[in-house]
Amino acid sequence: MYFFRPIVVHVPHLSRGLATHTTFPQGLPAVLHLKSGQCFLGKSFGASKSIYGETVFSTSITSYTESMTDPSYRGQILVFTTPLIGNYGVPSNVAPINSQDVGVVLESQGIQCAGVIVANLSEKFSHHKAVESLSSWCERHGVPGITGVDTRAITTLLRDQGTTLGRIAVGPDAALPPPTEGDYWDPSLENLVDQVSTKTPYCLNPSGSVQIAVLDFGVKANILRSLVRRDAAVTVLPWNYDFNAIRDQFDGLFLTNGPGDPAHCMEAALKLRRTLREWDHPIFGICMGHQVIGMAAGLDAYRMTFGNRGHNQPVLALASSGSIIAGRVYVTSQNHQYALKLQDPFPQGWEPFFINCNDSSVEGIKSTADSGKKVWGVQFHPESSGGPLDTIEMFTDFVSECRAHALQHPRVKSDVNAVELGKVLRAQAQACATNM
Ligand SMILES: NC(=O)CC[C@H](N)C(=O)O
Repeated sequence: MYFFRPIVVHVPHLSRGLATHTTFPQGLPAVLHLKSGQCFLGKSFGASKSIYGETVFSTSITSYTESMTDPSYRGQILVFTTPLIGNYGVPSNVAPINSQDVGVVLESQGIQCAGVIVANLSEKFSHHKAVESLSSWCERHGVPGITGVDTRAITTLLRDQGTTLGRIAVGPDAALPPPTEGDYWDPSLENLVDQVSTKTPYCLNPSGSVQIAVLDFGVKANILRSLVRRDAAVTVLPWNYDFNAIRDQFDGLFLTNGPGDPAHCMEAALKLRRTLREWDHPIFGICMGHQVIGMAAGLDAYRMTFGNRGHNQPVLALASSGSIIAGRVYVTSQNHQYALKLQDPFPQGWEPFFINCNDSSVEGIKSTADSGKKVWGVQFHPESSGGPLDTIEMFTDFVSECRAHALQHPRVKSDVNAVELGKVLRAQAQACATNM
């Protein structure tokens, strides 16, 4: 078949020595094995290391640096369908100390995905902010990549058979027989959220004019930036923090994106169920946060065949709310494997907010006007990074609602900020930049 380049053809070359192997003038040979039996041979870049992961594809044309540092890609082998990757290099990830920002330039302190697959790696890069190549960045972070493979063929395959477990085998490992089925590591069986969520609460912009708590399932930095830039004081809490014990100190609650199967976050959904029952403050969730809100509301989440990953996903608004107008289509950034089931009827007090124009999956839910609540969840990423900013004003809507609520219901003075003040993300990014 066209996507199958049997490794056995290449093994004799490998065993005769790489120097004579004209297919790999620069990198070591590397193979992507799929649990379904296919393999793709290319050359290695980044770390010379073999890994397992879940193979997914992204149709995004740009922003490989943002995607690769998005904690929601944890444990995944990311295949880019865009044929040329690396041409604008990688910027320094340490934000200036005096910035009003959240410490990192990219979406977290380091590369989160397990590996990357590209058709053509650009060894040369050109951008005024670039400090290194994609390959050297991957090498510093211990992340392997493969270039020189037909990423469109892999994508066609994944679209047909669904997201598939994979292995990147590099160098001598590339000459070994494929792994057996039992060797493959399935990241969805692990609680990845627990691995990426902050262990300690921390606060950003403590002098902000409205107090927002963020439950961190694996937050993308641009979510924090989007709140801080709207003058919110942001207190980031571990994903399973007992928010109900401290909720009176906040004007609103935000639930972030995060990696893996939302079933691992049921504990947070059950705590949120109580919050929803007893607290009428604004609540907003994105991606994993949206799925947790849905589960708290009584909806089920399911695993999609290949998910949606890219920056051009059209969603239709079914209801108007704040800056969102019913009947309009918004182009959105997405990165998810799971979705909420479209249930008929919807749980009382809830309604669908957005629907995906391509596959009709649920893209958002909201509390109904007569529920007395202000709760929204969206499957897509209004903060983009990368991708379009069509729905960025949802952050303005949320912070404005929190501010309006605070005027009517003054909260008790917050002392949670005393737990740990500081730019935790910047410290982590600095450690990453100097230690690796
Ligand atoms: N970006 C996200 O938050 C992803 C949510 C969840 N891990 C999913 O794949 O559906």
